Amino acid sequence: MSESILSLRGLRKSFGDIEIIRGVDFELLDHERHAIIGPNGAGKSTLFHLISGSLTPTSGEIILDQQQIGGWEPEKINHLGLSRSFQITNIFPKLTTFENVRLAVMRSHGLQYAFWKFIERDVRVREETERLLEMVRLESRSSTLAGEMSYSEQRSLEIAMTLASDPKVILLDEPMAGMSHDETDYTASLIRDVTQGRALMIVEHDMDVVFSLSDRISVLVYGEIIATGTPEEIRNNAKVKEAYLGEEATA
Ligand SMILES: Nc1ncnc2c1ncn2[C@@H]1O[C@H](COP(=O)(O)OP(=O)(O)OP(=O)(O)O)[C@@H](O)[C@H]1O
Repeated sequence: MSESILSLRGLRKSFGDIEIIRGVDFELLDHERHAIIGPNGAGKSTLFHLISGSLTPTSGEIILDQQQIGGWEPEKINHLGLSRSFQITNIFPKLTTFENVRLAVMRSHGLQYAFWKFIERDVRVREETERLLEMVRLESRSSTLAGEMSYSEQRSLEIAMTLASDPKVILLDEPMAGMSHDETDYTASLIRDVTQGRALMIVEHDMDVVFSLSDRISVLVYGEIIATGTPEEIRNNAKVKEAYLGEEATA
């Protein structure tokens, strides 16, 4: 049985009088791919904001690698081994693909912009950048401006940047949003490759991707997890069918 690398215990978040996350208990196991699904407005993004440090919990605990990280700064959480990509692409369109990844590598090594001119000489940064580009199959696009690449290539670039800190836990927020069927297939296989040996938590609306990629799935409805299980267990769970997936998911 794998160890838990990320635990949420009695996690709650309110905005004013409205409680959006309503007592979530959750375990992300080391090396598992775990999807969070649920209807619009269920609180999936809020959950990601809490875990990655963009929001502070109202109460409850977030344990990453045995440390209570609830309310920590995003950067500190990142240094402890958790990296997140966003729904909105986070790249610099006027820099090349190589420069974008190099920036992420530099950040992960804590290098400042002032050191930029010395970076060309820093073989370690260059090699790491090349390794990441290869990992996301973008070596041939190294000198292309990021803003000139296709949408799915930009998402691959963003995944490379997410991997730059060599995280133990990766959070991906709707990585397939806005993609064609082929782009979705391609990106799903890329995510499968690059998350080998890491723990992945993914929010995604494309159920084909969710059910084929995940080891386990948790269903969040109105701020509460109503079920966690293997894709098969979730597909056959009566409560989930009623609250979210509907009868067609079993067809
Ligand atoms: N900063 C905020 N202040 C007030 N309400 C907020 C804030 N952030 C989110 N909410 C509310 O919390 C609820 C959950 O939003 P959230 O974006 O987490 O849902 P979601 O499950 O990610 O939805 P979607 O699938 O549509 O992305 C929504 O009703 C939203 O309006």
